[in-house]
Amino acid sequence: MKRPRSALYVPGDNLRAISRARTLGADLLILDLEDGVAPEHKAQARENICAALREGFDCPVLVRLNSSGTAWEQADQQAVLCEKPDGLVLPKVEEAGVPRSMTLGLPLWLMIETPRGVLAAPDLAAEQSVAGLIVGTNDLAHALRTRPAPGRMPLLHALSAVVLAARAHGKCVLDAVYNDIHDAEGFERECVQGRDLGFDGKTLIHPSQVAVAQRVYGVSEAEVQAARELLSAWETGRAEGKSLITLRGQMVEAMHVEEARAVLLEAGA
Ligand SMILES: CC(C)(COP(=O)(O)OP(=O)(O)OC[C@H]1O[C@@H](n2cnc3c(N)ncnc32)[C@H](O)[C@@H]1OP(=O)(O)O)[C@@H](O)C(=O)NCCC(=O)NCCSC(=O)C[C@H](O)C(=O)O
Ligand SMILES: [Mg+2]
Repeated sequence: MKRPRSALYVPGDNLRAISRARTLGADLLILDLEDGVAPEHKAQARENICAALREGFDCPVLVRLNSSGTAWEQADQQAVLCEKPDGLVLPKVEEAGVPRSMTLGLPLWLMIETPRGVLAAPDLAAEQSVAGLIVGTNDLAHALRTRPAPGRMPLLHALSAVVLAARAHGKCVLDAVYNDIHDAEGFERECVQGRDLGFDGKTLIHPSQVAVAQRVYGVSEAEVQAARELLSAWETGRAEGKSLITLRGQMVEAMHVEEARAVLLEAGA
């Protein structure tokens, strides 16, 4: 699966949203059976998700199950066995050694959203069946008893710890959701911050958030131009026998060249 810049949660009990999700151009959909679905709607949500998976999607689709040990565990697993999604999202994971029965042989995306989960993130990211980590800051902030603060200051340590764990094991890592669907500016600011922190993409809750996440986490034309310029300067420098070069006063080393090549590759340039 390509690095998802945007991953939209879609409540499994909301048929309208499931239908709408097909049209939004998100890189990844997460059909939800967990916190986005009230207990009395879980059975209907499982049925809807089965039917939607049978119909198929144009983009990769994950299903978020209820936690291991809940009353819904067995029924959730049966539901995703009927028509397998591209992976499973397991919420509130806290220790390595995810039970084999939970994996169903599918790639796993583990939600890091408790203090113990953050501390276990390096071991969780190391597991072979794990494709990615997803931060859940609603649960995490609740468990940590932090208060909302500008720039997510109280959560920065945890956010970076999760990125560090994912990167150490070559796994994908997605930032948490932004709850205020009417605050477009705040949302974009948080996307930029997440990208600066090293996240691959952002999880989303509303259609209005898709395009912004795609843009902020995507490769811009300016980045393509800068990458081309850097590669050209590097090749000239190397031809002149230099081990490293400067470009606009900035030192350029081999890893910057690697980054520039990755930018062009991702942009298909
Ligand atoms: C947040 C919402 C409840 C807002 O709903 P609503 O007021 O109905 O939104 P709109 O009227 O603006 O909707 C316009 C149309 O867009 C469709 N829609 C809305 N949301 C989605 C979506 N997520 N995916 C697909 N389509 C969506 C509506 O159906 C309208 O369509 P139409 O009628 O055809 O015009 C709502 O957006 C929502 O439920 N969002 C998802 C919430 C969710 O999934 N929450 C759980 C996951 S986040 C989480 O758990 C965090 C994590 O675990 C943590 O701990 O942090
Ligand atoms: Mg959560």
